[in-house]
Amino acid sequence: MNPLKQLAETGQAPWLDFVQRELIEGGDLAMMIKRDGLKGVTSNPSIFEKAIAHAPEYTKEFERYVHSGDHEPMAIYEHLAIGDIKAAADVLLPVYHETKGRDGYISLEVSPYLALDTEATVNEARRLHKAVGKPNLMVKVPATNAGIPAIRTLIGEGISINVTLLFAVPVYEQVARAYIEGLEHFASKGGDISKIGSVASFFVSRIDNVIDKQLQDKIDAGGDAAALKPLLGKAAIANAKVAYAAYKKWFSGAKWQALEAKGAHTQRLLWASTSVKNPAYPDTLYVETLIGRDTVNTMPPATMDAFRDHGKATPDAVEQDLAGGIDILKSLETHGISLEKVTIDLVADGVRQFANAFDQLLGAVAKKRTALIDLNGAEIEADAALHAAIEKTAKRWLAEGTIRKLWAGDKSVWTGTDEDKWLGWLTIVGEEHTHVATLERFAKAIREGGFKHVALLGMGGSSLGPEVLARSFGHRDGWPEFHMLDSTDPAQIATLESKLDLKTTMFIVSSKSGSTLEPNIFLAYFKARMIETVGQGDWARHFTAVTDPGSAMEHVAKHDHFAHLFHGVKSIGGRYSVLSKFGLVPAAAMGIDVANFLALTSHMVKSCSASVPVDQNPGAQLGLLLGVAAKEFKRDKVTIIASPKIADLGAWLEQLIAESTGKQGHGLVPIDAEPLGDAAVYGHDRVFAYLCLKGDEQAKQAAHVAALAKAGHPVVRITVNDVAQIGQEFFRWEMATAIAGAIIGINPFDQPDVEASKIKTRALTDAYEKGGSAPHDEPLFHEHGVAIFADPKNAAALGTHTTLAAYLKQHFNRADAGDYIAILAYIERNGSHMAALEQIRTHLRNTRKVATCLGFGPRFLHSTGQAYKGGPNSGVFLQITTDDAKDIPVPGHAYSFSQVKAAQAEGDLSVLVERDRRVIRVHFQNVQHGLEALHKAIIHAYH
Ligand SMILES: O=P(O)(O)OC[C@H]1O[C@](O)(CO)[C@@H](O)[C@@H]1O
Ligand SMILES: O=C[C@H](O)[C@H](O)COP(=O)(O)O
Repeated sequence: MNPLKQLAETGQAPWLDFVQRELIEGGDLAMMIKRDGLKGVTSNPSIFEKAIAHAPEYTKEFERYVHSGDHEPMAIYEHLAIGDIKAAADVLLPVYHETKGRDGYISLEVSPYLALDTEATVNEARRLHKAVGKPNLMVKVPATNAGIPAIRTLIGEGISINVTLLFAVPVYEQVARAYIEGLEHFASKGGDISKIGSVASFFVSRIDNVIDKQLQDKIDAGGDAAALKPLLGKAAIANAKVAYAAYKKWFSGAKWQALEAKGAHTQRLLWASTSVKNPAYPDTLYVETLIGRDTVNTMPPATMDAFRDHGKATPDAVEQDLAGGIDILKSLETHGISLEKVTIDLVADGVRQFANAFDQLLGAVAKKRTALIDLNGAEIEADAALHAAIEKTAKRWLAEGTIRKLWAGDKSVWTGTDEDKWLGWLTIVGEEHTHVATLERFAKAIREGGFKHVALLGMGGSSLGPEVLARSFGHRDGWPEFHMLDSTDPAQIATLESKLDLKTTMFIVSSKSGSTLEPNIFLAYFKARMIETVGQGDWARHFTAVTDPGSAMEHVAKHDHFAHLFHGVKSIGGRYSVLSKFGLVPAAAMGIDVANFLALTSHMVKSCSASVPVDQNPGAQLGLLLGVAAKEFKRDKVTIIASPKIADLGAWLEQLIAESTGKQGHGLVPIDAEPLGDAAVYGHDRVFAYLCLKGDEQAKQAAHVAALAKAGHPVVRITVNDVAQIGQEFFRWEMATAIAGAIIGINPFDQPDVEASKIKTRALTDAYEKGGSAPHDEPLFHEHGVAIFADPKNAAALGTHTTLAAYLKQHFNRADAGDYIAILAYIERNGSHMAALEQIRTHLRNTRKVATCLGFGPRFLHSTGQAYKGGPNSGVFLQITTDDAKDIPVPGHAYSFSQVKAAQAEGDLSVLVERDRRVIRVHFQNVQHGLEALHKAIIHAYH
């Protein structure tokens, strides 16, 4: 007779420690029930890893499921695993019925990531129980300190449990108690306890594996071989014998009989880990020796085959020589081997092993998923040292589950301040999906309302994202033209106004806080202009507000009956807000298909999700590169090279990176729109990010990037498959920045140093309001309408010279390797000014061989300004101010736009000085002449 079948006569149920789709669908499982008397099946994360990651039969369903909607890897795994579990449960159901709920179970393990969290384990077990929805499911819960109370709770709710990772008899006793207490609880609520099944999975071979090694080490070290050798391969079985004796004690006596009378089943011991790990042992060792009444042995296929082939079913084998078993365990202690320590370590090790298997499984699922979806690609090229350092951090992050912690809102990922309150951006894409209809209605109203222009008034995070969308998607036929104002420069305001036909313009005033000075005074100005144009009764029809709930801007919009009012989400900071209404409202007004945009963006969100291990997680990969390169290799200048059609991403990235990381003397300095140069002009302080839109490739850029990589600079090449997938980059970089911030050790969600210059600016504008005037400083030097100003310390560092060129040379010579030069220009941001400053910047870069930045004030104050003031003190700054040819009054205030701009420049400068920055100011009487004179002087200084 088939020895497996004989097990039934001994009172032991053979279960199969294996699941795979083919086994179920191909009929083998049903056949084994018949042929072998198989009575149940167990699975674990390693088993599913082997199945889903490697077996071909999952491919079809995998593809079908991925194409049926956007699912993150955890959901895909669960879909496939639960599919198998349900199918196996159906095959086993007749056994369940025949044995009256004693056997016929299939087990599914809760996520090993939750093994140390009671509440999460309980919730997960409930969820799986419900998702599978079969009476013969056993949810596997580990016998960790956190798991045991979960077991009691779950049994108390009538959920069948397979207790896994059991190694120690004292722990088993706690488990048995938890089971009995759970039953009592369920019975006290009127539950039918006969419907509850439970097994306590005692792991066998793993114990011998560890103890044998310790014994062998002692033998090898010259220990008493005669006494030690006979103990090899004995510990696990001895331990199991003691456990079985404990089982008999727990499930007898009056207390138990009372439960039994209500139909309770004993919680049988299930021998798990029964494949021999040492090939020198008989392959049926952990089956033959452990046969006992009311037990289960779950065998992997090879062990089952071996037992079927040549196993001997000796009844009650496990009860033989209990005293001998106890002696073996005592002997081990005498020889200094602590079974207690071994079993404690094995639990921790078991959790880790299953977590590793889960990581591998989810990694494999993520990889397969990526191949099936439209996801922008990224490739990192770095030298061996940087690579190794990234790997090391990645391993630590994986082992500590840091990505999961990040998604769970654990602020200890960063500085433990209040980062948990600023994580709304993680889930906003899914949430906004549910608001698409509102956005579509808004788009319709804009289109059908006859609006030909949409002008966004806002700063930093409220404006840079919409600008990227407008420039990258381009003007869409039949939709309004998009404009944006983020400057107090009067010429800039006039230029914008000259492009608008106010009668057909919709203004979108965007401010999360609602209290930012600029959008408020832009609103004051254009409201007045609109009233002049369309009259008091009609002006508000031309205004839409996007602001956080409860802000002063919301109050204004409601009070003045703006045409539309949209809310941001308070837990999302400005620079992380582009995928919320702050980006989506302007996007809808421009005619962008918001639903499609969000759907494509969602691919990246899910690719960066908690269930995607670091090595497959695009946000983590980029974040680790940026963080590790800066922290360990002083490569803190993130140089952005973008193909022309998506070039504006650079300005958005600047704010995200600089404002998020540049603080407390640390951080990344973004370098955007710096003209390309030979590899020789770059120092060793850079990381290059090359973002290229498919079809927009430029041979020159590609060759340049290849040369940089060849020269040993770290390069990340990102391919944006289609402009509609630009949202994927928003999310990838948000995640990467948050992760880089964690590595650098700062809070990536605050901007402590922006406020400092706002306070100074406010003091100056308040002085104007009270009828005061600007403070008057004496220049150090002036020449041809260009004057130089510096505070005493910077002035002393410059010395005295006779030409503008000499002053500038002295100043810029202060920039050494690893430093950067930033030009901060409070002038109109237009093509000719940008070109002029670009030439100056390039010349400085080529001659000083340092990274260069260019910011227009006050725009950069809400962006890179944070890093300049709060980041590393490696900047050498040139502030540019100018007399404005024409000024514009701010309605309702005593000051003008020009005065506001001057106050902003002054406030900025004094904070830079306060922070001991190397900074001077040049002031132009006339901007055009001034730029020319500056250019000449720089050329002269460095020829
Ligand atoms: O949307 P708000 O509140 O007007 O803020 C605009 C910008 O100002 C800042 O708060 C910095 O000044 C940025 O973080 C933000 O994007
Ligand atoms: O429930 C079954 C266990 O997860 C399995 O038997 C563990 O076996 P292993 O120690 O061979 O991994």
